[in-house]
Amino acid sequence: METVITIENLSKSFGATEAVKDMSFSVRKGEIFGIIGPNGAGKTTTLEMLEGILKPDSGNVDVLGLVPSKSLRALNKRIGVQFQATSIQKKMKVKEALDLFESFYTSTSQKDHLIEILGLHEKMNAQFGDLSGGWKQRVTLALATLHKPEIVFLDEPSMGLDPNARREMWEMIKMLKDDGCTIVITTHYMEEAEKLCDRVAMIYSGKLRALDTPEGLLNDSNAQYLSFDSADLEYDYLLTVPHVIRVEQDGHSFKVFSENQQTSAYHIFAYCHEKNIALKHFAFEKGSLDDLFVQYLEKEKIG
Ligand SMILES: Nc1ncnc2c1ncn2[C@@H]1O[C@H](COP(=O)(O)OP(=O)(O)OP(=O)(O)O)[C@@H](O)[C@H]1O
Repeated sequence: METVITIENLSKSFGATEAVKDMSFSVRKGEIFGIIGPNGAGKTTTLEMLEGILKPDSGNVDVLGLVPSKSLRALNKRIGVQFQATSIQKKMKVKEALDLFESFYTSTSQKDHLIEILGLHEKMNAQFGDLSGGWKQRVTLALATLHKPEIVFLDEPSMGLDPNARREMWEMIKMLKDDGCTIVITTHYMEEAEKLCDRVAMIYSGKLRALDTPEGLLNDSNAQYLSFDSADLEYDYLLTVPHVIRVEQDGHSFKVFSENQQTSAYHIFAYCHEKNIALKHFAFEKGSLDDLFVQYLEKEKIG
């Protein structure tokens, strides 16, 4: 499969803060590639090195065969970067913003196509500052993709959007993919990564922790847990069960994360049998990317 981005051993520090440490991965043509992680994980720093805005301290970046920090002009003709809504003048009309950005590019613009697929007709005469968060994102998405870029970079595109607007944004990103665009997106919404991305790089403290399809990540036993209800089992006991890493309790409901669920389940059953404790709705659950993420963080704390 054709690769459009490759980074190797990439590192970037700001003073004493190591924002990105020895990061390596590649992005395939035509995929939606998610970079996920909590606040301060290094997502934006990674993205900005791919966009050529930041120069890495060490390591290699190849985007469409170019070194971004050295070939910014050539690269900017072929990539699209979504601006923050705050960088567009509030009084500017949507139509004016589209015309202005269109004038930056000499190549053919796909303005009419974007107006169509993003449904911008009805807002063409609205001032940018009067638009809702969802509409602002549609407009900035259009501005980033006017020149039909081969890759588009989206930094937290659904931040602050309500769940409905977020889902609409996903549909629009999928339309860009259907048009043949490769999309690199950062997010800290795990559900977004799960539903939207073809592959996901999970980062924390500047390091790549896992990289796979959402399905592949969820097959990782770290995301899986035992779930059951019990009125008599104690949280503190569950933490002592062999292989258990973390326990979540909500009233009488428990989620028990373990490195070896089979063995942990065996110990819990044996204990309950011995003490005559009732267990209800016992199940081996698959978990979510959120669960996987918290699990990695817990393991890190334990060392
Ligand atoms: N220009 C800068 N000067 C100093 N420190 C910085 C700078 N940019 C980022 N950092 C630090 O580098 C680390 C990674 O930041 P980065 O913005 O890449 O994380 P992020 O994953 O995008 O977080 P968020 O979701 O909060 O945007 C953080 O500790 C941040 O404070």
